[in-house]
Amino acid sequence: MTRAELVQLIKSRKSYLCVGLDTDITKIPEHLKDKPDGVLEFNKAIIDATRDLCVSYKINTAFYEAQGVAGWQTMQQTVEYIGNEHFKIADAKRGDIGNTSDQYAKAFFSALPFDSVTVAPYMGSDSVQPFLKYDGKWAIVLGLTSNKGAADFELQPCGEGLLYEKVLKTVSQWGSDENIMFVVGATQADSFTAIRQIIPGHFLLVPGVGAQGGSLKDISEKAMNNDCGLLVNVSRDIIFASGGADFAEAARTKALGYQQEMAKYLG
Ligand SMILES: O=C(O)c1cc(=O)[nH]c(=O)n1[C@@H]1O[C@H](COP(=O)(O)O)[C@@H](O)[C@H]1O
Repeated sequence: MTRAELVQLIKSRKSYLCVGLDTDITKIPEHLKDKPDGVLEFNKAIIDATRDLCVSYKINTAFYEAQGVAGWQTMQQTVEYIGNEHFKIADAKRGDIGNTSDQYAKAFFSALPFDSVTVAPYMGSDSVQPFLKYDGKWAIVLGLTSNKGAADFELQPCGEGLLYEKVLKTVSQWGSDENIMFVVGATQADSFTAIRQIIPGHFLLVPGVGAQGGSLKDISEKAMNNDCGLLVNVSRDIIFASGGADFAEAARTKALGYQQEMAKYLG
């Protein structure tokens, strides 16, 4: 999906919501646990209930890989079920020497129909470049993450700024705002203004709203750009809004709340 197509979706749905399919098999409702593929049924119901309210789905591959071959099949069926009207993110946090990253890119962009993959920048340019060779596909590179451990490396001094600032400055030179996005945690609101000074035009994938306590209002006020430039991910707060048979309705109610707030910020 191109940037222009993504921006058009945001405008038409009045939403920059990304629903995170972090489908923990132990948390799906009891009546689905006995089904041959309860996770797939759960995902389909969540997708059906939220399609018109979001512009993106993020599949965190860990929750699928943990189930072995069956989980990988569930992931494939889920991403195919989403279709082509949403920006599909494989949250796999990959990145390796060039010829290995080539294979990761093939896995998510050719074998599976994802639009983007989350990538760790630690190994440098040759580890990220393979994800930039596909038209209409994106590398979403970790910038300043939402977790406590962001302080261990990302927020450490490096040259004239902080390490994550160096990452944003350097990685943005490897491609363009048509094929690179950056991950910035919603819990890092104090840094949004500084981040927008370094990368005013790039899209940001912002996780950490909901279960991690980040504020949609703060992000939207401080980091939205002319094209919106934001995909705000919410996983647990939407998909596990209810643990009962009404889980899909409860997910829709939550997603609707986020979408209506987003429509306000989009103006
Ligand atoms: O790359 C990510 O998506 C990510 C980066 C980050 O800094 N923090 C973060 O929480 N995430 C992911 O975003 C999702 C957040 O989930 P919830 O906290 O349940 O909304 C999970 O899939 C995390 O792996």
